This record gives sequence, structure tokens and C-alpha cells, in this order.
Amino acid sequence: MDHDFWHERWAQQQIGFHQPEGHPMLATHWPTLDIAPGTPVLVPLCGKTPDLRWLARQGYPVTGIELSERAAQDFFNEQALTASVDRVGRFNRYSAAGIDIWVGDFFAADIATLGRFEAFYDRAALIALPEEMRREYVQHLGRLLTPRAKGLLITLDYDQNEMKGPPFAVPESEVHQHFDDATVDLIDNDHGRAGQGMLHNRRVKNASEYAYRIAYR
Ligand SMILES: C[S@@+](CC[C@H](N)C(=O)[O-])C[C@H]1O[C@@H](n2cnc3c(N)ncnc32)[C@H](O)[C@@H]1O
Repeated sequence: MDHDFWHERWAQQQIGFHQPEGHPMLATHWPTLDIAPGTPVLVPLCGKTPDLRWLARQGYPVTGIELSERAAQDFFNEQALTASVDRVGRFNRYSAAGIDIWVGDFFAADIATLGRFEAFYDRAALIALPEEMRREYVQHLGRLLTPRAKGLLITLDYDQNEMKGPPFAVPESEVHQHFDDATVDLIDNDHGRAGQGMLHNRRVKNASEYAYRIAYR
């Protein structure tokens, strides 16, 4: 997936992945991770999800990373927040209400600029990327995290023959392969609900979302 693909999606507002009310599995499962408020949370490929605001309201300093400037601007507008903007290295950083969105390429983010995070939230980031980029994504995520970091990962699985991604199907076995230095617990499965919305229109017969608790060892 090159950058132009995503810029085009945002320009055309083809953002069927966006959930204006946030993702229900976040509020259900985040508390089970037992992460102390005040712990900085990294949200890679964050789009304009209101989940950023939810996390900030629970007392976590939140750092999103997102390619699209439009997404960052829309997020702060839709949340009725006025963001300050500054240039830091290769990123434009938007900040308000305990939320920073770094606009730029996730793969260009480094700990010298962002520091390390003890927690992360990935909803539709891993599954936004084709197979060859997913391994690199998880490795890069690991570089931005502390050794015992924890996170919530929300993925999607369906028969990849039925549709070209994104979103891509990521089976449980692949999640275990990527996070082989972490304890991975499958904690939720929406039993096909994900296939009833937008994916149904794309002729996917059966699609389910899965939530995993990830704890690096
Ligand atoms: C499927 S969307 C998910 C957005 C968000 N996590 C959500 O739940 O709504 C994937 C997002 O990743 C962004 N993206 C894709 N490649 C990226 C990259 N290399 N660096 C930063 N953001 C990227 C896209 O612009 C898009 O907003």
C-alpha cells in the first residue's frame, strides 16, 4: 500500500473503516490490560478515530501516527478541539487535550523523536497493510515500545480469496507469528458481525473481528 493510495482514500472520503462512535471493543477490553492512567499510549495509523479521545479521557497521554494531514485536521475539528501545530523532524505534530497526532510515515517514526511507549492500541492498522509490510510493521512497532509493553490489537479475518484488501485478512496464527516475543491472548470475536456491514457489500461472506491482548515478555 503506497502513500498515494491512502491520500487518495482520504481525498475521496472513501473511509468506510472509520467508526464515528469509536470501536466498542476498546471500552470493553482496554480496562482488562491493567495499564495505569498516565502511561503514554501509541496509536499507529490512527486515522481520525474518536478512540484517541476515549483513551485521553481515561487519563492516558495519547500519540497517534497518521499519514493523512486531512485525517488529523478532521479529528481535531470533529472533537471541537483547537490543535497547535509544529514541525518536528519529518512530521507535523498536532496537539490538543493530551492528544498528539504526528502526521507522517509510521515507518519514519523513531524513539529519538517520540520516545518509547509502554502501551499501544492497534485497530485496523496491522490489517491495513499487505502481508509483506505486516512483519515490518510489527518489528517497527516493537522498536517504539518498552520491553514489557502491553497493547490491544483488533484484527479482521475472512477468506482472502473473496476480496482484495485492504482491509486484509489476518488469521490468529499470523498474529502469534508476528508477536512471538509476547504473550498473545485472543479475548474477543464478534462472530461474523464485521461481515454484515461494508464488507458484505464487497461480497465477503463471512468476516469477523478479533481482539487480542498483547503483553511483551
Ligand atoms: C484502515 S485505516 C484505520 C484508521 C484507524 N486506526 C481507525 O480505526 O479508524 C488505516 C490508516 O492508516 C493510515 N496509514 C497507512 N499507511 C500509513 C503509514 N505508513 N504511516 C502512517 N499512517 C498510515 C491511513 O491513512 C489510514 O488512515
